[in-house]
Amino acid sequence: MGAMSPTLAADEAWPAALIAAAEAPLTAGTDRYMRAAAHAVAAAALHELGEHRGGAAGARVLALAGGGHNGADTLLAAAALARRGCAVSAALATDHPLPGALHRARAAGVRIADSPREAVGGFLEAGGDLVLDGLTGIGASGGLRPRAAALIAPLLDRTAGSAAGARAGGRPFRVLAVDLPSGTGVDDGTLPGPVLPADRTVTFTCLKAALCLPPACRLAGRVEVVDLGLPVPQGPPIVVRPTRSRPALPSPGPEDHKYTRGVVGLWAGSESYPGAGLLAASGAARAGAGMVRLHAPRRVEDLVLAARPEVVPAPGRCQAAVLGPGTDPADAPRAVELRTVLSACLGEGAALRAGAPAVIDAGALPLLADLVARGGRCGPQHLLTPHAGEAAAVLSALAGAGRPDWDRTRVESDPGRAALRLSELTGATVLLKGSPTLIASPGRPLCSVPAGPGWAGTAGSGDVLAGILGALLAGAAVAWEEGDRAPGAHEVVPVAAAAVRLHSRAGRLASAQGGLSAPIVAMDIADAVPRAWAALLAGS
Ligand SMILES: NC(=O)C1=CN([C@@H]2O[C@H](COP(=O)(O)OP(=O)(O)OC[C@H]3O[C@@H](n4cnc5c(N)ncnc54)[C@H](O)[C@@H]3O)[C@@H](O)[C@H]2O)[C@@H](O)CC1
Ligand SMILES: Nc1ncnc2c1ncn2[C@@H]1O[C@H](COP(=O)(O)OP(=O)(O)O)[C@@H](O)[C@H]1O
Repeated sequence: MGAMSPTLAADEAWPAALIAAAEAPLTAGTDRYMRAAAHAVAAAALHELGEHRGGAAGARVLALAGGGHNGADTLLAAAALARRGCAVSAALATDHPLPGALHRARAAGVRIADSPREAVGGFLEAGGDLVLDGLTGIGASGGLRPRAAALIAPLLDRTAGSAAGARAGGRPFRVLAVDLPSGTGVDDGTLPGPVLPADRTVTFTCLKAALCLPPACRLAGRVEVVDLGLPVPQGPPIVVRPTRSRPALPSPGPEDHKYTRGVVGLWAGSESYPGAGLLAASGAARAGAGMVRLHAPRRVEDLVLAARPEVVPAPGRCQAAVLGPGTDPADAPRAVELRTVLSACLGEGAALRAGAPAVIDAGALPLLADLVARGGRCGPQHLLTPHAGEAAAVLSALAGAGRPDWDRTRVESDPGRAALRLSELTGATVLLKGSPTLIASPGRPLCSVPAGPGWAGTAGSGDVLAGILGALLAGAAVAWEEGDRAPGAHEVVPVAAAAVRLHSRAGRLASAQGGLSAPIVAMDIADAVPRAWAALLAGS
């Protein structure tokens, strides 16, 4: 182990097996790291208790502990809290807790319950303040076993929502998860069984996939990654979550003009959904497109030009196409037009530069399966932007009749897998919308980008995102064209991630009202993009 090996990766997750293998040479035969982990958990617990009830003295704490090191961390944290004056009970889900940790907890005054289930009941009856969830950590597989599940069941009953859709908040106690909420799919973010939603998670060394991939990550609360001095695994992560790095946003200089900034060709809007044309055009214009060329029915053109006179309703060269926001799949001539442009982007026609970058959204997505079945293949510069229902429809269409099906529920319960599969089948970069939004590209780690507030999930919000994506892709494509080359996934994913971050931040800024969050409409998001741009550039 070199002296310079990193010991903290706050934006990246590796598989549990690699994390365990990287730690093993250092953790064997010492409890030093467990004590450091417990110290961090206790500090976070004290912070939660301070927020929840103004202090730790006399607070009622329930420690749920399993038989692994995660349970041992939790028992040691329980001991630290008992020493700070908390009334701490421990409910064990095992007959074999790590003996050293159990002994230290008992010695510090932690009550080890003879009947763990009664201890949980007693905590609830007494109006307990804080639960430490240390049932399982990265050593777990599958859903919680019955003994552990029985301990969280009464606590779940006091948590808003159904077991699968349960959310922290609105309950009389706080939950602090140790390393990850027990029962989550450690490496895939699925929910194989019940999980107690956490208000906060203290995790060690690096993120875990369960903390970045939905649906599990929505049950983690605020996530804090703590440096224990243990090495980060080597090799590529499985998930990256870009939140701190400054995104790659262009900054035009004196030599730039509208063509060097990138022209977006926009095929959006229809008689049925005219507003989508305006929202996508606004997203593109606000996100710095040098020019937006609109291809749309007359009604849409009129609407767009009345609000955005800078949009050009004439054909011409463009660096990136945005296809499908608000287009009507039932409009046959329009479908032919979209198919022609899409084929050109996939390298089969002359309407657009072969292999040109494209955002393939909404009404353009149903055209894809047929093109792929005829031998068409996307590249990483082709961005599919489905929501869960659209992803299910495209996956099913690609699988063909009579093959195992994806439906919306399956995509929502394992969106990481769905995005990767769609990317494998098409060769495209897949941006699966939702909170968080996932970006999958062949041969790359999944990228998980936090979405804006729930208010950003409003009609037309995705149209604005498609426009933003088009502008950033067109800007980047100027350099790719100059080099006469198709970009690699490693170049496209950061552009897509930057667009999602802009959209999320714009949604957050637009909905912020005096420290609280209020309803917004999609155009508010487009209007807030310049402020979001400045905030991201400033690194705030
Ligand atoms: N090794 C060390 O010194 C360190 C370990 N750390 C902690 O240790 C954890 C990993 O420890 P372990 O490898 O012991 O693994 P865990 O503590 O995650 O889990 C293994 C235990 O859980 C049980 N288990 C597995 N699947 C289960 C399920 N579905 N339902 C109920 N119980 C289940 C196993 O029988 C075993 O008792 C990390 O998550 C982290 O919290 C950290 O403290 C860093 C230092
Ligand atoms: N709960 C949520 N929190 C934050 N953003 C969300 C949420 N739900 C959806 N979004 C975002 O809102 C947008 C909705 O896009 P989409 O479903 O295509 O809607 P539309 O077709 O009406 O534009 C996406 O960017 C998505 O990530």
